[in-house]
Amino acid sequence: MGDNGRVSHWSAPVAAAPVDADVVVPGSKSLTNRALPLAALADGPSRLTGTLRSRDTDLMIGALRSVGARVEGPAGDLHPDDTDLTITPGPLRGGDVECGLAGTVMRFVPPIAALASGPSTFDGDLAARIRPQSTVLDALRALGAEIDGERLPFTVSGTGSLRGGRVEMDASASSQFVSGLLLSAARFDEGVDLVHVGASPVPSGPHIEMTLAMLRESGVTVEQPTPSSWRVAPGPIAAVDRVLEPDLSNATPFLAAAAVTGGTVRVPHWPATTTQPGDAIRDILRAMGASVTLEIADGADHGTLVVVGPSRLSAVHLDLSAVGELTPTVAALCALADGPSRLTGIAHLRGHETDRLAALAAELGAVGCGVTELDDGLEITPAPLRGAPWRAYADHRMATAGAIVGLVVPGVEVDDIGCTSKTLPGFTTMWADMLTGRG
Ligand SMILES: O=C(O)C1=C[C@@H](OP(=O)(O)O)[C@@H](O)[C@H](O)C1
Ligand SMILES: C=C(OP(=O)(O)O)C(=O)O
Repeated sequence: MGDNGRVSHWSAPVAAAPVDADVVVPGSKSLTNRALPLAALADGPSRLTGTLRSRDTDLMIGALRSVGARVEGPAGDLHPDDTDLTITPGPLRGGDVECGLAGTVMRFVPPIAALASGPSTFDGDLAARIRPQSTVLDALRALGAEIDGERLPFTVSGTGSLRGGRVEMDASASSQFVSGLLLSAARFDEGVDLVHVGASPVPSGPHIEMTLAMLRESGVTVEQPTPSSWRVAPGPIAAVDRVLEPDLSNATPFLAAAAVTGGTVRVPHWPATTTQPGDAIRDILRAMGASVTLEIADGADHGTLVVVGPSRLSAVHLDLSAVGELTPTVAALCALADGPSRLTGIAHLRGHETDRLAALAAELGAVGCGVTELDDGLEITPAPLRGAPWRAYADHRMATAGAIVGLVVPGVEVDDIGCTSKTLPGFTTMWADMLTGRG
């Protein structure tokens, strides 16, 4: 099911010709859902430009309003299309937090609620109730918070402050446990001294780098004494006006469209340097045989990424642990490559919006591809593909993976394209525009 119980069936369009399109991608989910809580905890009002408006980011806005922040568009009230926002912090009070299926809301907001003066209740989609959650709640308890529950639904009984200090956690299931604590930690009495103690490293390293970089922009002192420990000093979080980059992970299905049709897709405003994991798609597409160029003026901080697809995609062996978010796009590409591919380092995808390893194995299998689920990834053996129903499991990236396959395989029927609203509400229009060259 998509958001609000809405399910929308979609026959994935086949590309009648190689795509040739410019695709403007809205703001980054991960940047937006860090900028918003940092602004709500800051020492004054902040302005965000290029904010993503989608289910996940609107849930973050709702959560922060519920615990006391003011979030306004240019005209004062907030309209669904407003992307230039002003966030004014207020005294933190308890509220009702709806998390939907957003990992960032589930993991980033409880530490804020622990700082509020009053209880906050958290709930979300049924699928969110089985996503890993207790790590961040246990860490908050160890830092002095009172919390009732282990997973959604749960209640954080804020008392107006949190002691903070040293805490150990096993964050091998999600980098968001680390990011969530670090984002609020400057407001804990003693800051935080956080150590990851799991058997496997924390996944999604670029997302932690993103957290550290944004904290530093906000004037917070944060150190990383070892690869798996972080220290945030107590102190104010400065209000910062930010211009948010486009969501590079959301750009990947469109770039993949160029790759699988032998066409060309150009994405403007591609940052010259970024902490977004989606930037890794450049190397991945190159390894698969595409031509990838970042056209950028001397000294400019962004340019246009141009991807031109090859006549046949090459198979790849990739460790995606740092960029697991890209797996559904990459798996769809691998299903159309010239030989077997292996994607590893992504056991933690079993706790994403759905168990993405099982979901990709099932849906790629249903269209005729050979897929073996590994302990920590997928082995994908291409075969002639045929149309079939494609289940999205309420997962935006499963839905877009179906769209990629459907470009070259007639009859791919995605059961719930509406779930793309999690991070890209305009997906079907953007996809249609790309196919008609109007993108
Ligand atoms: O902090 C973030 O914004 C994210 C971190 C990653 O989570 P995991 O470390 O759980 O994979 C990523 O997959 C998710 O889409 C967004
Ligand atoms: C894993 C993802 O989302 P979330 O932020 O809900 O964890 C994702 O967008 O790929």
